[in-house]
Amino acid sequence: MPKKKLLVVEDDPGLQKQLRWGLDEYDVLIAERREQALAQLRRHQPCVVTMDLGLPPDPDGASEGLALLRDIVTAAPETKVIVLSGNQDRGNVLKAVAMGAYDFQQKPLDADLLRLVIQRAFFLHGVQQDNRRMLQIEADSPLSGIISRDPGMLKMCRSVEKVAPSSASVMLLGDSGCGKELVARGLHRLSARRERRFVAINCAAIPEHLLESELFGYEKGAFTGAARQTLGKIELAHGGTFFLDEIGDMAPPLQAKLLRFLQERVIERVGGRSEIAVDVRVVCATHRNLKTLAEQGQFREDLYYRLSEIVLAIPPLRERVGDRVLLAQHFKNRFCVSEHRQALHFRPEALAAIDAYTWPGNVREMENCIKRAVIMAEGSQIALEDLGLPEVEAQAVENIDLRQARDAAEYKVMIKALARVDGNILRAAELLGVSRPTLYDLMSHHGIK
Ligand SMILES: Nc1ncnc2c1ncn2[C@@H]1O[C@H](COP(=O)(O)OP(=O)(O)OP(=O)(O)O)[C@@H](O)[C@H]1O
Repeated sequence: MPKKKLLVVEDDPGLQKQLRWGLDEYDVLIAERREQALAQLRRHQPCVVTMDLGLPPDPDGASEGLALLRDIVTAAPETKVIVLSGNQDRGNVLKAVAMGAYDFQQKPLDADLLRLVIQRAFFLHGVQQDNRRMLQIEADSPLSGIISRDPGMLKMCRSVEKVAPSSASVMLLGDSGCGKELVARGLHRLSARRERRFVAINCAAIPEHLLESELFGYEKGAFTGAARQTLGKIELAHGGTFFLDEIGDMAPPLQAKLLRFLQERVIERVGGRSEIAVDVRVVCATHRNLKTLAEQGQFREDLYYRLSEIVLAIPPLRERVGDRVLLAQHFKNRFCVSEHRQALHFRPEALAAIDAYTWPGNVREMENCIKRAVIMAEGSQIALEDLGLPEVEAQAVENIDLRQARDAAEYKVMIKALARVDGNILRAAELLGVSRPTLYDLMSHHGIK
């Protein structure tokens, strides 16, 4: 992990040396004058700046320092500027704080206090960056509530937008916890049925003998305990969207009844005699391979074709490039609010572990993991132990074509780096250990915009 950059604007060589030595956990950049400081700011984009107000050509006044502060606040308002001032500068310090300086320290400097203030400034900057990035991603979110920057997911979301206004039955394929219900809700929200109900049922969670009455409803006296007429979920979804989760777990007799509904668009309540017309858009989901089940005779082929007019596959989290860190930040921000915790941020080892883990339980596992971490974290940081992740497994190397493997790895690591630094080319190049022009070349080679 490269050191964080700290810009020190100071014309006194003795103080320059003192700060450089005292703050060696940072990559300290030194500038003596305003133009030099602005050049360093543009080039290195440090998150935190310490500055003396008395800079040449006005070392005894504050005009240069205040002008520099104004320039920094305009050019990079998120930068945290800490003003280092002499005792007699009180008026100018107040002016600086009013102009947007983050904090001030009086000379002679107390090294421990200054280190603490700088640490807080970096921390606050990190939290604000995270929040800004999340707000931007949520605003850019392809479907509301779906957080992703992975090309495969974005493609899937575009398909959802195209399919949503149609009347086609949609089948969502994807591993458990990868967001099938979220996508189904997205389909509903983007359809003309959005004002009506979205009703979901999980076929695997309801015992077989109860599923029929849950789906189709029942008349009073239809069976022992049927004290009054009860509408089924399909009927409740009239005018809206009906979402059948884990459809692969439905027993054959019910499959036949569901097929009849899809063909005729009428239902009969259990114990009832009349047919009731119901208008719903059917979306179903499964983590099982229905086509294989159909071939093996465990799932009706005719039902399979009725349900799968459009099939959308949702990639598992392990295949989404850059999404792990992104989703972790999203859930962290969300749970900090819901658990009434002050803003937390991830320690670098925690983020690296999140990125390396394969998340077999997909987004749901990540959601639970981050909730736990937010609850367990002590202080202002989420440590590796707070995540409670199993030891990160070594990844199996599948590709033995060296050029292809190299290309794929290059692409993956670039997307990850860009996602980590919110698309900032300079910082991504630093993370990757290449120059900016090289990164531009690589991006154009891989078609990354
Ligand atoms: N891309 C995403 N962005 C934000 N939150 C997500 C995303 N994908 C899933 N989630 C959240 O993860 C959790 C699990 O998602 P969901 O219930 O939609 O998965 P599922 O595939 O339907 O799961 P199952 O197969 O177990 O029914 C939900 O809380 C959902 O809001």
